[in-house]
Amino acid sequence: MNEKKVAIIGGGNLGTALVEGILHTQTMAAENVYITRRRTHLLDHLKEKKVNVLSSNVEAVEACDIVILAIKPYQVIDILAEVKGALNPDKIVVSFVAGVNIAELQKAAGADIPVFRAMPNTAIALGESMTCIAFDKRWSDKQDLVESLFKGLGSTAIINEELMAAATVLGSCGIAYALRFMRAATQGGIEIGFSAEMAQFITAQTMKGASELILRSGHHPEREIDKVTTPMGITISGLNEMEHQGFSSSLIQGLVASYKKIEKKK
Ligand SMILES: NC(=O)C1=CN([C@@H]2O[C@H](COP(=O)(O)OP(=O)(O)OC[C@H]3O[C@@H](n4cnc5c(N)ncnc54)[C@H](O)[C@@H]3O)[C@@H](O)[C@H]2O)C=CC1
Ligand SMILES: O=C(O)[C@@H]1CCC=N1
Repeated sequence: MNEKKVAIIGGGNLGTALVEGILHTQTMAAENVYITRRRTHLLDHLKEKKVNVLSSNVEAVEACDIVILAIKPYQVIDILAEVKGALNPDKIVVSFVAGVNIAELQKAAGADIPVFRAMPNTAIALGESMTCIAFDKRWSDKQDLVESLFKGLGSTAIINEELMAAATVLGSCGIAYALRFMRAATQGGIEIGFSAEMAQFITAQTMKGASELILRSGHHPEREIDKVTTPMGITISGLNEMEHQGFSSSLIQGLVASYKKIEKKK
């Protein structure tokens, strides 16, 4: 990525998280990063770090090799039409937009423009994203470049486009689901005696530890759970009560509801 310049169209939650991640991980120099938003003063904190903050999408696209679309789904086709004149086959368009498929993006960008979809999550701000990437095999020669950007910002997986909606739910919405677990566990922790701060700290570090146990071993979660559940012990009583109350079922139903929402938008 050393020589490349990246334009992020849409400096909102995910666009700014990406820039923060690039700076945090030093994946790229700030001078090579461009970000746009209509009210540019809201990105002054990035400008102070030498990131190029612009209100013109066309200027940002003209200046850069990789164009990342981080605007709302209903805006993406109009914005591609706006910047189309500044695109050429040496540039790559990468869309973060949920629920808008490659065929629609390709049509709006032009048939000769390399188009990718990437679905990160907001942990990209810390270089800890899970980013799923999909593309038409016509653009395989650009895969390494696109992947190298996101590999510097967490883990990546190349998937078929048909799984992009599922990736959005599991990986991107997943941050919110996990944090709801964290909030609920923290509230429980307060009820059984901890201050809010201490309950949150204990919960967050415990979730981090649980994730690492699985990521590093590849074990099924239940194998690690078995190590915690002493027979006739405390953990199993709690787990079974959670299941009586529909814990796993409610999580799965929530995931499916999010998935149906994306499918309905298509
Ligand atoms: N927030 C998340 O965790 C994730 C979001 N996504 C996708 O990323 C996209 C952006 O999501 P968020 O950042 O959450 O939305 P957001 O609403 O926070 O960001 C969109 C930004 O675009 C700016 N904008 C609006 N019109 C513009 C224009 N004409 N030119 C330049 N910028 C303009 C807005 O001011 C706003 O800051 C969406 O399509 C969403 O589906 C995908 C994965 C995760
Ligand atoms: O909620 C949304 O629509 C976006 C897509 C994935 C995360 N946030």
